[in-house]
Amino acid sequence: MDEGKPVIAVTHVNRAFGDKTVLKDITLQVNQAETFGILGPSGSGKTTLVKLLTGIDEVTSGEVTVLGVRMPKLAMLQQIGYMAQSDALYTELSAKENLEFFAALYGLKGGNRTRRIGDVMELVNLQEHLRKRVDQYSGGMKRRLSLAIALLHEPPLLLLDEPTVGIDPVLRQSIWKELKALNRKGTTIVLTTHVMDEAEKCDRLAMIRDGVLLAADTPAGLLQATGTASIEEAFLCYGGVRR
Ligand SMILES: Nc1ncnc2c1ncn2[C@@H]1O[C@H](COP(=O)(O)OP(=O)(O)OP(=O)(O)O)[C@@H](O)[C@H]1O
Repeated sequence: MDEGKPVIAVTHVNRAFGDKTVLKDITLQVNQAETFGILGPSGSGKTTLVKLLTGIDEVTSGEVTVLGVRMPKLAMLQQIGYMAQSDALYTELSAKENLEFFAALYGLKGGNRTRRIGDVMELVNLQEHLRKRVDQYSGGMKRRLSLAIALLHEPPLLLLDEPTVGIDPVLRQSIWKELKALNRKGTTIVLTTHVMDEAEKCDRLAMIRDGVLLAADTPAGLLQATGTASIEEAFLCYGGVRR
């Protein structure tokens, strides 16, 4: 892709369900190798926005492009690692069978498939549970397996909807370390979060409330704009004052 061209461009996007508009005139861009966080209260439209980026859902008006391609476009799933908020796993199958299913979907074959499955399971610290059926996994283990699946095909873009919910702080830290390492290799990461110390780790943050983009800036920029000392206070400031 062209140097300097955004990986994601969202332009004047509206999304309505019936007569309810849940995303209102959203315009934002995400650059290559950024970690871009989407922050907002429950029901503000974060998941709806992420689904538009994946191509699972379609805008009512406006335009979303990913890597220069107008969404939705099925072929783009090869370029995207998506971790949904509710785990999309086959619970009656083992973790290995789930991984093999998705690996086949992404066209990973032979030794490369085996290597990637080993790598991603190690990353989320589930190597010892590879052959266990997913219905015997805890909630946190299922989140970790979902993240492993999103990383399988080494996509240039990761879209992660609350990736670390239900994951303990030690593992959360190691996952963040890995996400940052992927960033350094050029992977672009968009994630939604409610965890403030995670928000601070993002290169830029979008603050969304009632489907309106209130601000998109670096954590430092948001603190400066709101005159606050922490992202939590900035978030409350944006949440409490209608602009
Ligand atoms: N398919 C749908 N049909 C009707 N309304 C929907 C649909 N999907 C989402 N909504 C509504 O859109 C609004 C935004 O929902 P969304 O899931 O995007 O919020 P969110 O910010 O991700 O919330 P949370 O943090 O709780 O996950 C909510 O009011 C929700 O009820």
